[in-house]
Amino acid sequence: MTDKIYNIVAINPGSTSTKFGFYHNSEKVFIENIYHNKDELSRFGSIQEQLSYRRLLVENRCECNGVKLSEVDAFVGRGGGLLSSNGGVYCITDKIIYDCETAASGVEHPAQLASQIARQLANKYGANAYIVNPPDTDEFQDLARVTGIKGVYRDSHVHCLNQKEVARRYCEEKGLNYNKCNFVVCHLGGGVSITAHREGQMIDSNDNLIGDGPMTPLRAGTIPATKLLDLAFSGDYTHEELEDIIVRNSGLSSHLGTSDVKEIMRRIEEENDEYARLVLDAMIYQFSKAVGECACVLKGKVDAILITGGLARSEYIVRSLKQYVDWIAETWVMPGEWEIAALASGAYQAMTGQVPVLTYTGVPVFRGFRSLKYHL
Ligand SMILES: Nc1ncnc2c1ncn2[C@@H]1O[C@H](COP(=O)(O)OP(=O)(O)OP(=O)(O)O)[C@@H](O)[C@H]1O
Ligand SMILES: CCCC(=O)O
Repeated sequence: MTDKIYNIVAINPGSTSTKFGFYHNSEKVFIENIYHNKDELSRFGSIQEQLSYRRLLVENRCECNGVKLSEVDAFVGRGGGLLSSNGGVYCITDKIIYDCETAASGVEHPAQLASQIARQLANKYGANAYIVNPPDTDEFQDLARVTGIKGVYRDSHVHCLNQKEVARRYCEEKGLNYNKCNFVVCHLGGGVSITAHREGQMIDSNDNLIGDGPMTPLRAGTIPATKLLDLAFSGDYTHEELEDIIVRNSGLSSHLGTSDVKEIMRRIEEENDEYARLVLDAMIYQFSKAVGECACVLKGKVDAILITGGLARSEYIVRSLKQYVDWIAETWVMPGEWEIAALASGAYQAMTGQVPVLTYTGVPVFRGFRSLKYHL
């Protein structure tokens, strides 16, 4: 390792904000979160059309904060829009840019702008360009993919960047090797992914984006299939409306009219709101069932249960969840999300040779089971 200090700009565009951070090696210099109101973004016809706007924002705000862009060693973005790939640090190639521009994953999300912004800035200022553990990461074992209907498979939609960073930090603190440990990592935020990590691979998880697993402050989680069919064919909803409910407008918000857990706790504590308590407790109960599933997937060999995300700031949620699961393994709580730090740290580790720099192939990691003997 050298004494060189690497200057790193990490970029994470979200639905309502563009977050970016400036790092020396993996030490934060600053993080800035630029909020976009609806009107600001609604003048763009598509997410892709927001590219120049968001890139200029990052560039200008970096300069305003005193970052000498010509001295930046790496621009690193979150990724997104890609075909499924293994976790890790990837150099941003033309293939990545093409797949992001065309949202090859089939899901349009502002995250797909991250690699494009990173690459444009890296080209302009002569730096490296990376993405780290993109949301398109798929490390599922085959067993996790099969459903009860042939041809319908489960996909990996995990808060991979944050989950792997939390696991990495736990290992750093305890002197462990992530690739030799088993964890259940619970990302508890507006969306929830509860994931079995086996020796460095995220082998199974719920898929909250398609209505699978626990309900969340905003999402439905698993709904009994034929009851969902009844809703779908009731004539009361279009396909888009029902999808919007499942992914963005259900969970705590459906029951209680708010997804704000602090407000829900206020109702419980100050107004003795019994229904609010029932619904909040049910959500935590569902989290615990998902942890139990992961523990079984790991055959009981769980080194720790790591709890992160905005909901991990709630003492009530953490305490209640621990009561269900702490017989399985030690629990470790790291509230909030660590995505910008994870990006910077990934770029730093790549530039210092601590992790390999991977090349995105554009060949999805899962292509069905046709190659298996006796598959009809
Ligand atoms: N201090 C707190 N106490 C209780 N609940 C909190 C606290 N801070 C945040 N939350 C709750 O955490 C949830 C939001 O979590 P988070 O900010 O991780 O979500 P997000 O970033 O919007 O979504 P995602 O995590 O899926 O990317 C909300 O329900 C919010 O009320
Ligand atoms: C990759 C993000 C997963 C989610 O939002 O549920």
